[in-house]
Amino acid sequence: MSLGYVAPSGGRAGDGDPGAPGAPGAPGAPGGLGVRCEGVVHLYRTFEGHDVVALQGVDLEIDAGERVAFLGPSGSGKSTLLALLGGIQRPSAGRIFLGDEEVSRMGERYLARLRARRVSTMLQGASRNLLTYATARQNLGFARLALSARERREVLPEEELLRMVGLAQQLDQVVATMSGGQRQRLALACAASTGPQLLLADEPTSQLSHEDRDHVLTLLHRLGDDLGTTVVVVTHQPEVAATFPRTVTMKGGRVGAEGRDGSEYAVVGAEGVLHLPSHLAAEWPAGTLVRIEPEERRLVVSRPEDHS
Ligand SMILES: Nc1ncnc2c1ncn2[C@@H]1O[C@H](COP(=O)(O)OP(=O)(O)OP(=O)(O)O)[C@@H](O)[C@H]1O
Repeated sequence: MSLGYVAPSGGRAGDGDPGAPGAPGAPGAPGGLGVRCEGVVHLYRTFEGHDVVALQGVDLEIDAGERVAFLGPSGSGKSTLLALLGGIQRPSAGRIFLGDEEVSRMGERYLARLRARRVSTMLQGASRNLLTYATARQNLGFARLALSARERREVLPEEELLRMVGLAQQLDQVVATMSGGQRQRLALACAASTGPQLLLADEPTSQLSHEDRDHVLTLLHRLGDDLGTTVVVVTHQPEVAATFPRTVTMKGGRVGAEGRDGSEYAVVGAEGVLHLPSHLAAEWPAGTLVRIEPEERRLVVSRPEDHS
């Protein structure tokens, strides 16, 4: 069965409504929503008044309909980048585009409607995404509150969504009585329930059994197959990342490496900065002198002693 979201043919134009034709993620726009980051920097101010640099110049483009897994060590900025792409936080500097529109130029109301209808974000920690005193059915209803009556008829029924994530028996169960894994799958079902054009999920499979993890991956990839949804996940699990055609590895608040169809590539960053792949970074610590020479279509990196 398809995830089903049939784009309505009508709609209001030019009224600042993110549901209007031509607006980012408008119903009727084919496929998913692309995103672009240009020199994105993000700082957090701690209670003590210190600034923590979470992102320090991220340049990244994700095409409409792409499926991407963000990898990287703890603290490298994955969750921050995901929250910025979802319009939950705004960058301290740099520009983020959803489709052709820059997030910083969107008004609060516009952005809120976009997030409620076309850009879904599942945050890390399932309960942050749910009303814990309500049932699964009520949470799904709440997630779809901003859809029009017609749109609601066109998205997948609650029962079917829950069946896809292995929660068919939990339809009328109160979230507070669910296990962590059940909450996590419900949080993803809620995020997917509007048939979004961009779905961002932070660690959607972290606490799950292999069987439940597969349910979640099936749902994520079905969204891409059936609706052309752009899907971005944060994960620490290589076997989850391996199901995505593209991986982006964050290092120290920047894009350090990318994987395409199983091959790993270093990424040349702003001002020509290049991160070493992790297995070499351990062998060639910071401060190591290297020579970089172009050789036909390759760059050869060597240590001075390699020449002696
Ligand atoms: N609310 C906050 N206040 C202060 N610093 C923060 C806050 N959130 C994140 N940070 C800091 O920003 C940096 C990036 O954090 P972020 O959570 O984005 O990384 P991450 O790669 O997602 O880590 P993890 O894999 O552990 O979730 C870290 O140094 C983190 O300590």
